[in-house]
Amino acid sequence: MQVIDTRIPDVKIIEPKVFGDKRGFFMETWNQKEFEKHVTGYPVKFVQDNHSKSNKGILRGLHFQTENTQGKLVRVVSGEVFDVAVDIRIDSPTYGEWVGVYLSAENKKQLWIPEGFAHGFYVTSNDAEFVYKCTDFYNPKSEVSIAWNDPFINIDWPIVKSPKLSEKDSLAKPLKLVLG
Ligand SMILES: Cc1cn([C@H]2C[C@H](O)[C@@H](COP(=O)(O)OP(=O)(O)O[C@H]3O[C@@H](C)C(=O)[C@@H](O)[C@H]3O)O2)c(=O)[nH]c1=O
Repeated sequence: MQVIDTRIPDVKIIEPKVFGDKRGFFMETWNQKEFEKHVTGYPVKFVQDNHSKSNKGILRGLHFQTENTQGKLVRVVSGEVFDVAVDIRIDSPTYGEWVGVYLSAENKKQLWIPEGFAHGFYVTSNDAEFVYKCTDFYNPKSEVSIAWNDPFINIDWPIVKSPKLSEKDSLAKPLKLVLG
């Protein structure tokens, strides 16, 4: 696998080694030893795997849990999304900065988003299936939505018209109102 740095040092793009042959392809999507050696440099324990499907124009996010903060290893198995991680670690030199990457079934890229980041994605293909591993459990009581269009964060989403949002996400507030 190849690990690519982003403008936020702790957020990494991972390009798995893909073995193509006449049957199709094979790739490792998670290898703890390689991941800890080349991506995090510290031990990681994933405890929950998630899978969602969304139609074109849907935006999920920006989500964060104030307790049970989750690191996420995300990828797309059908279609394409524009995936975004926002650094909301208050004492971080890159606080409020974001990284955006196209993830697709075709490019097979993964994004490692450590604890302390808000996460969201926008579906750019007809539909997209999104799968991810999490380092802590879902905790709806501590989940917060940060507005996808918060001008302070100023994400350059590849959005032609208004995205389709869940009710929860349509009520989301800017980062500074959510976390103070
Ligand atoms: C996230 C999650 C949701 N659910 C349930 C709650 C709800 O009834 C239904 C849909 O939940 P949501 O609307 O929150 O799903 P969704 O908008 O897809 O939430 C996800 O968004 C992306 C961007 C993330 O980063 C994830 O961590 C997660 O927050 O699924 C679980 O049971 N476990 C979970 O881990």
